[in-house]
Amino acid sequence: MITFPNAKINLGLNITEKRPDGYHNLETVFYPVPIEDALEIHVQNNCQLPAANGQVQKFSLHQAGLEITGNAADNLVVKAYLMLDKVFDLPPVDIHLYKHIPSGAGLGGGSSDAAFMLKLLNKRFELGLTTEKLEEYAAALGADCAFFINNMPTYAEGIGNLFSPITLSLKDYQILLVKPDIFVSTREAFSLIKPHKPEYSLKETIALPVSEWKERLVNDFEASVFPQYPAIGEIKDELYQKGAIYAAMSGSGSSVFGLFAPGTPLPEADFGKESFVFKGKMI
Ligand SMILES: C[C@@](CO)(OP(=O)(O)O)[C@H](O)COP(=O)(O)OP(=O)(O)OC[C@H]1O[C@@H](n2ccc(N)nc2=O)[C@H](O)[C@@H]1O
Ligand SMILES: Nc1ncnc2c1ncn2[C@@H]1O[C@H](COP(=O)(O)OP(=O)(O)O)[C@@H](O)[C@H]1O
Repeated sequence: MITFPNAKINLGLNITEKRPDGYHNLETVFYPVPIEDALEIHVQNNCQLPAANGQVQKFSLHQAGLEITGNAADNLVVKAYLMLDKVFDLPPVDIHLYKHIPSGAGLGGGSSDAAFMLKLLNKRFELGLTTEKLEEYAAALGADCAFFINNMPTYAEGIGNLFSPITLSLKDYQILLVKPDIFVSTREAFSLIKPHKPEYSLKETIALPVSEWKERLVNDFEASVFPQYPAIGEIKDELYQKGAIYAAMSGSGSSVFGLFAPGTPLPEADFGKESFVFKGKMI
């Protein structure tokens, strides 16, 4: 069985408070974008694979496409499998993951893979998990992971895990997204932030026409990430120069997206051969 985990972008991201547990309270709008990995599971009926420590391992992970740092055991799709295996004693599986979504991009690729793995296992093995229960499992795997269970435009607050649906459609807008060859660590990006209350209400701003977002919709990570990596800020400037109606960094970076008017041709631009570039229509 195969599924296609998609990426997200953040529309506005206000980091409002540092919490006693070290995490930060924030508010943001998550919006799905059609950049997709491919994730497949095959049930291995009688095959349990010996692991390095001599114990039986019930999964094997085959990866292709873009590289992911870390061991197989650290991969969020494996963590998602092991989480449900603990409760449901699942059959052994072969996992095939083809990465198109760049990592360290603020696109939530790892979180999406994990959430889609939970949904895939739920369906394949008829586990009967409700959306709420799937969100609960997902939240334990990453702050933004639960968003990908419903995968609809969402206002998020708390540590990015308390959701309310919003009415927002960017369908027919076009997106040009650039991820330079720069890895921004989410943890480090948070450590450089001075939390503060936003000047404009995010919920009110997002209800305005996209053409009014430029002056009001802010990603607080830009203030700390752009001085450290000026090349990322330059991409945002270039997207505006090329006619974007709204441009911003997504999450903690390093990808930057521009939204362009429906029906207009997307500009040609050279962001260097090391950059990942996606052009498409919003969903
Ligand atoms: C802040 C966002 C906005 O979209 O950044 P991006 O990952 O998209 O860039 C996400 O919510 C991130 O979610 P996610 O990437 O799942 O974060 P986690 O793995 O849970 O946390 C990574 C690290 O970031 C810090 N962290 C994360 C979330 C939060 N609200 N406060 C924090 O301080 C913590 O130091 C944590 O150890
Ligand atoms: N399936 C996965 N895909 C991508 N990254 C993963 C995955 N599983 C674990 N990771 C780890 O998560 C880190 C963050 O990746 P990702 O969630 O894609 O980026 P971001 O948090 O910037 O949106 C990566 O550096 C990688 O080590």
